[in-house]
Amino acid sequence: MYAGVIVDVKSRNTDKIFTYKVPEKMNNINVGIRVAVPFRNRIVEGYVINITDNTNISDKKLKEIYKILDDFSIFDEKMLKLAWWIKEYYNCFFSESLQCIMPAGINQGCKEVKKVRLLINSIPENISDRAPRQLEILNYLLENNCIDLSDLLKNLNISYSSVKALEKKGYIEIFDEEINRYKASKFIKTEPLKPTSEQKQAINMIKDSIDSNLFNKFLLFGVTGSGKTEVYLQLIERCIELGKSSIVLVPEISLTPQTIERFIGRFGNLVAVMHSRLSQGERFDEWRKIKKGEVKVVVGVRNAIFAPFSDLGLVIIDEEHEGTYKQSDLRPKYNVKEVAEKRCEIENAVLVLGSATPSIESYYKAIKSEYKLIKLSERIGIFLPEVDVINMSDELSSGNNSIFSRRLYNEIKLNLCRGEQTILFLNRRGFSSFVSCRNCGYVPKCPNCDISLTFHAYEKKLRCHYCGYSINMFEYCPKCKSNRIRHLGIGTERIENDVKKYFPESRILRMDIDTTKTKGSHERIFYDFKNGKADILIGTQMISKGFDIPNVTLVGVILADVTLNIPDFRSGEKTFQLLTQVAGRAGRGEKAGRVIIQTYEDNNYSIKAAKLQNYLMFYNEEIQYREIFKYPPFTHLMNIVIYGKEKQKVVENAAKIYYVVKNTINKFEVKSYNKVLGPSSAPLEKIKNNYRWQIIIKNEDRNNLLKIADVVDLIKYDNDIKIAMDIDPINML
Ligand SMILES: Nc1ncnc2c1ncn2[C@@H]1O[C@H](COP(=O)(O)OP(=O)(O)OP(=O)(O)O)[C@@H](O)[C@H]1O
Ligand SMILES: [Zn+2]
Ligand SMILES: [Zn+2]
Repeated sequence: MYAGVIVDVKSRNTDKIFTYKVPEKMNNINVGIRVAVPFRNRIVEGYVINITDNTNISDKKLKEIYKILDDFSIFDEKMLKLAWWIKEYYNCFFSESLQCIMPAGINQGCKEVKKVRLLINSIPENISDRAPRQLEILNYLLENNCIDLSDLLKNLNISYSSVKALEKKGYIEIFDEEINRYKASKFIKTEPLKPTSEQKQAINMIKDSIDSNLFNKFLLFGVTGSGKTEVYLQLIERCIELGKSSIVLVPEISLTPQTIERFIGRFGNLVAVMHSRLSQGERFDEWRKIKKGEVKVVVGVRNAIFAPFSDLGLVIIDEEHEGTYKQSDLRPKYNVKEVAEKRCEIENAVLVLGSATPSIESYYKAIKSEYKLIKLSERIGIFLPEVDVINMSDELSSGNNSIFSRRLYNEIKLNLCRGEQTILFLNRRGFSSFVSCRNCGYVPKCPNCDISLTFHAYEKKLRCHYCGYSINMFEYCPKCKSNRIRHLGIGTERIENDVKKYFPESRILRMDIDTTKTKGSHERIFYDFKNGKADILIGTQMISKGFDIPNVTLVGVILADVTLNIPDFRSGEKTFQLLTQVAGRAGRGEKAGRVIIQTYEDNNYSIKAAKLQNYLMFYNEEIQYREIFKYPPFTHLMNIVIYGKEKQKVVENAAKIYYVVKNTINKFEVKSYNKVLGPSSAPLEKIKNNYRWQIIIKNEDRNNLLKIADVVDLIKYDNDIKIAMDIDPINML
């Protein structure tokens, strides 16, 4: 007997099936079993992907499998098919795509997970020179705060002794993981609600496909508060009746105790939850439960799509427009919407994408009948809030220099008097700023790409991060000749400062990356605000979702332009989605809600549509613009990032790749629309001492991009140069 094995060695020339002899005593071996095999003078881990009786390789050349590692198989033929597809579609190694379906923590067995926690707030001064490893650990923990010991050892490639040394000094603590709080708490059982007629229609349509085992795809387009979750719950219930399993995907920030309660409240211990706060051991336990068929529903983030159900009936992707559904940081750079679609196809399951603000791509597919479109247009029990847009250049010309318009100022005052709560939102993200004219609101944009130019202080230039176009920074506005040019760099901290100044009597909370570093701080701020311990909550996009607080009657968007002008062709879409989501936080109780959006660009269609909370109005504008500038869904993009420590080398290698890419495209027989932009410095030009340049390729045919990726993979680069390719990127920074 012979086994085809994929070895866990990530390189191009080991990315193939190796054949091994199966020793007599291992005749219970199967597809999906994890094995240890001899490979180039060492023992490596591998995965069996086929078993045969014959091979045309001579027996003498073949080595024997060394050991079977688990007493169960990790994947079945269907999952294997999915892994194949991921490998091909995202141009990754087979071992990488198999890694996706591998349960986390498999090497640890169950339970007994050691964690490491930081006990200090900053790096002690006496540590730096003598112990670089210890310093590295402390820095890492400053960023991550509390993580699995095994992850720490693996990620930093360090020894246990350096961790132990830090514990002795009292800087960190090694402890046993507490039990998962979601499991620990009790939930009140809920019963299905009587569906509204809209909900009933949606449920019936989708149920038909579930009942008849048909692979079908639905886009559930339902305004905020229209009862999408209740639709999901009743569909899952149907699956359970039929003996089928369901997967529900939610974005990380929506996976709050409130969300989890809704699923566990209905289905109790038939539900498993998968989120990043679980320890490796706990994740493995959940995986085993799913594998054994003890649960029927998985609620989780992106990678829950790989839950090892053998009887999958339904996949739900809530808030389908969220960027976190794409794995942008790790290989394979998969989009879980596509993976889910493939998995449903393989398993004859039903896919439901839900959103109040569908992504342009998904809505386009719905219009082209690739998805069946189902609408829920009525809110249940509450009204949409009233939205007003304030033009900030009018404020300025009336002599108001503050970050609050007179209107917003008055409304905040009013809320403080009435004892009602206010949310102030600003999506300030940490990268180099764009400039705008304070007088007329003019923001310089690239004539080729129609995205805003980014200011580079050291060369005093404004650059396009797609194509490299640049102009000199100006002193006077090219449009109105005013000299009041400003750099938009205000953040949430500045707002907190100003709120204190203008409203000294108010109690303030702030929620952003800086205030939520420690474990549990996110929940603490949320519950403090919910329980009325503050009047004003200031925050970034973290507060745009899942906040259902009846006493919040006012939402102020400090400056919508921040999102509007990030250098990304999706900035208009992101702005509309964010504004609609934050607006949805106001007036969820009995009292009506008001939303005030401050901007210099009150004529922008994203803002106009957000004011009217009219998705279709936004979509109809945006889709035209996508077509004219040839952006998705009309083309596919590929982002190639070239990075390394030496700027000169990065630039040279980027030029080399550009040349090869151009040549490859010229050789394509069938000509489709294509464009190669760059090489130019990436919007985040330098990360961790690496200079980053990028080339963006647009093509109508995704297969062409795969071909280009193959060619780029073969180029010989200078030693310290690295390449990261992303097809259909969501994040282009
Ligand atoms: N058929 C129904 N009868 C009565 N109340 C309902 C019904 N369906 C949903 N609700 C209630 O309406 C509220 C909004 O529903 P739900 O949270 O499911 O909406 P949603 O579309 O998922 O909202 P969002 O997109 O804002 O998260 C909830 O409090 C829910 O309990
Ligand atoms: Zn450009
Ligand atoms: Zn101007």
